[in-house]
Amino acid sequence: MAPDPRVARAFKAMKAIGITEIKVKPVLKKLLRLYEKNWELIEEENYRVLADAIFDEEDDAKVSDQKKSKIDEENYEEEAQEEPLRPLKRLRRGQESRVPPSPSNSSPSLGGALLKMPKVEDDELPATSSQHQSQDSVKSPRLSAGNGRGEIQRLGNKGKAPVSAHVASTENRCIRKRSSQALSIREPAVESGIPLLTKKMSGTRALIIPKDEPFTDDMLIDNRPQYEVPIAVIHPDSISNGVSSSCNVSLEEQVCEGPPASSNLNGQYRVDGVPASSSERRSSNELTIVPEKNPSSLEIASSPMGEVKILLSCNSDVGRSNFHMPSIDELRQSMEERCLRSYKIIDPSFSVMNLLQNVCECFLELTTNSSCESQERLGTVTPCDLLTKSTAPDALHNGGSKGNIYTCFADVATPQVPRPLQFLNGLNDLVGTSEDMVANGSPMSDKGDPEFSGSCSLALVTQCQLTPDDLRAIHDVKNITKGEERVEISWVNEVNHERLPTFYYIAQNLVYQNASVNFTLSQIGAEHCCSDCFGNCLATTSAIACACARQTGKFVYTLEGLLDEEFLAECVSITRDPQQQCLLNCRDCPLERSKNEGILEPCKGHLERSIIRECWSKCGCYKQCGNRVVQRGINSKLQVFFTPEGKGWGLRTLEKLPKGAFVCEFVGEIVTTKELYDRNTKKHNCPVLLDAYWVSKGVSKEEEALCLDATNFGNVARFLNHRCFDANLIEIPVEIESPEHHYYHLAFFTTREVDALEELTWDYGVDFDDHDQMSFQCQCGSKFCRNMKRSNSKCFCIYCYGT
Ligand SMILES: C[S@@+](CC[C@H](N)C(=O)[O-])C[C@H]1O[C@@H](n2cnc3c(N)ncnc32)[C@H](O)[C@@H]1O
Repeated sequence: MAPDPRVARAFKAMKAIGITEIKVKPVLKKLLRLYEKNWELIEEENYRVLADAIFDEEDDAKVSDQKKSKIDEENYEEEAQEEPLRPLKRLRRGQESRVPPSPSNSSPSLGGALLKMPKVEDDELPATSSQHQSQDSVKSPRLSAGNGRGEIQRLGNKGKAPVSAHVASTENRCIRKRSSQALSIREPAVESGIPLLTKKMSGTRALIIPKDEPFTDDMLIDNRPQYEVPIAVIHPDSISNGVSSSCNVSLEEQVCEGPPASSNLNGQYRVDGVPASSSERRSSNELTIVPEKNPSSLEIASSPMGEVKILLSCNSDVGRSNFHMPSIDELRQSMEERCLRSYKIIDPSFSVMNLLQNVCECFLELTTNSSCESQERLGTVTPCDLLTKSTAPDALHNGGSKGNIYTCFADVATPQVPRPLQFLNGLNDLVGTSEDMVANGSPMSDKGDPEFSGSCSLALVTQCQLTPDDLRAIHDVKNITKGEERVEISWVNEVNHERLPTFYYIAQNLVYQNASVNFTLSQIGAEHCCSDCFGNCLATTSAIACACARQTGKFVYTLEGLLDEEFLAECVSITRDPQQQCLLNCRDCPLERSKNEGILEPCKGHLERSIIRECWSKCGCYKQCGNRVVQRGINSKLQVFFTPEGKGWGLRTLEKLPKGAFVCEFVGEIVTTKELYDRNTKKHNCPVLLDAYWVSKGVSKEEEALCLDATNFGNVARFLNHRCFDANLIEIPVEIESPEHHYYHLAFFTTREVDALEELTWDYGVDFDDHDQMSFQCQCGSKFCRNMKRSNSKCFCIYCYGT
């Protein structure tokens, strides 16, 4: 029978390169079986597949049967574990000339030596030995039984061509070696249609890495001069942060040009630093992540455009491993070394800290110069504030070892006119910085954009100069309450550079020393609490039934938590209407006693007041009971601000308040009247006398004549300014925990609806005719101002008390 013309042509082609028919025939048979008689695949590229298969057969034959069978056995075991299939072909050194590449079909990456991968079954290809790969292996792309047109393709289900076990072990060695040098290497992604090798490699046959040759960083870097990524370290943590997709450390940039081949989870190292299995690695083609002792990392990368990126990241998660947490000095030194090495900076005195410092100083200088003139012209504080530096420039030249804090607040979106540079001196200036920041950008500000829009500031603060007071002051800007209240209360100064006076914020009165204030449960008898009540007294109990309401004859709060209109009107009337005011005189006035140091003067009279009694812990109702308003604390949005009328600091509401709303309590140190006078009263501007019961109870014990002094310890009420007659707040005594009438709370309620941003005021009851007493010129602005009219109305404040 005449031979098949295609067979004849195959014999002829092989003969042309010196291979006899005898050798061709069995191999051709195998290939036909493998390719399912797809002649085109065999014929392509001048029968290259056939030629290579024959060479493989020859190679295998040279190996002794005994040795071969032993090695084969081992490799089969290994491969069986790692990969079900092996690649059919790899390029062999010195044999390329025997199979001239077909120009039309050659791969740009392999210089025409690309081979196709037929379907491979282990039993059909025993001759493809791994020992050949070990000696002459080429890290070959996976081959495809596809079109074979020089494209690298993944094989179909039956013809998959994973990287050989040998290649995997080579990679393992490389990774191990590189681990010690903290350099990450990315394996090229093997994707359909993506050339694998670098441009530099095109034109060469392939990258050949002998099995036992050490794989060093130098080798890799030498092979890739066109990429300017000198140093990069990526740590396991950076994977989880998504940093690993960076191309900084890739040594095969053609992969980087495209999107990452896989997610971080498929990286070659697991997050725990354990090398992933070879199959995991091959499927990921992602960065190799190298665990290092130091959890912090420095990345330096440059682009061909000359851009340089320096990323220093410190991992504080030291508890997770035994990582050594570097000091700032260590990191600085490391950065400097790397900069010197990578960027060939010759100056041995080069310092990263100096570099950063210079940048900061340049910024300061430039901004200062450009802003001085405009500032003088404007003569006002602009929303763009501020540039401050805590120390003279010399103080910055400490090499960073003292731990400078460089803080930059910048919003370039809004064009602003910066203020001149200020040099801070200690706490005051520092607080001023905070103040200005708030004044010019606080969300609470009523002047500008509430979203900190005007901020364009740089604050340089030397950490070693910060005292606890400094830190507190900075912290207080947004919330002076230190978390003592349910709400935050900020402060702002849009008028000048005065800072909030230093004081301790307390939300509850505190006994200073001698004041007799006992909250013991045993003191509070059943008659003073509503133990039979349940839930919300206002909703479930009549005022008569609730012991706490019995005193007033009714509940003074509404279900909405506001003061009962009638009760409020009564309180306002007693305070404002001289006709309604009832002054009661004590026989032995504790105040007069304290004032005159034993020389008793006649009591000048105390105002009779209405009192609120709230339910408390010994009552059967809940904390949410409607008869517990003051004890639940401040619930409105308030802000301390600097008043423009010359009253100093004041308090305002940031939201509309309804009439009869509780605003705040006057909180301070509970001191006896004697203690207060011993403190030199005139210097204190925030005392309140708790005298509501003096007449009726005949207070005579010195330790029971109490005042509240908010000068050093107080709450937000210490900023409430005085307004003659028509103040929008009224103070009402409130009994909560103690039935002992010499101590009670003093709570402020709105006398009318108050608009947002309106200042909150109360009538101190001051008599401005008495120059001996309260010594301020009233700036309340009320048309009923007593200071202006020099009215004869009496003042009942602690200073002048009815004189
Ligand atoms: C309880 S403090 C109020 C907070 C005070 N403005 C501050 O800056 O700390 C009382 C002091 O505020 C000032 N003040 C209060 N009301 C004022 C008013 N109507 N006019 C002028 N000064 C006032 C007086 O100096 C007074 O001694």
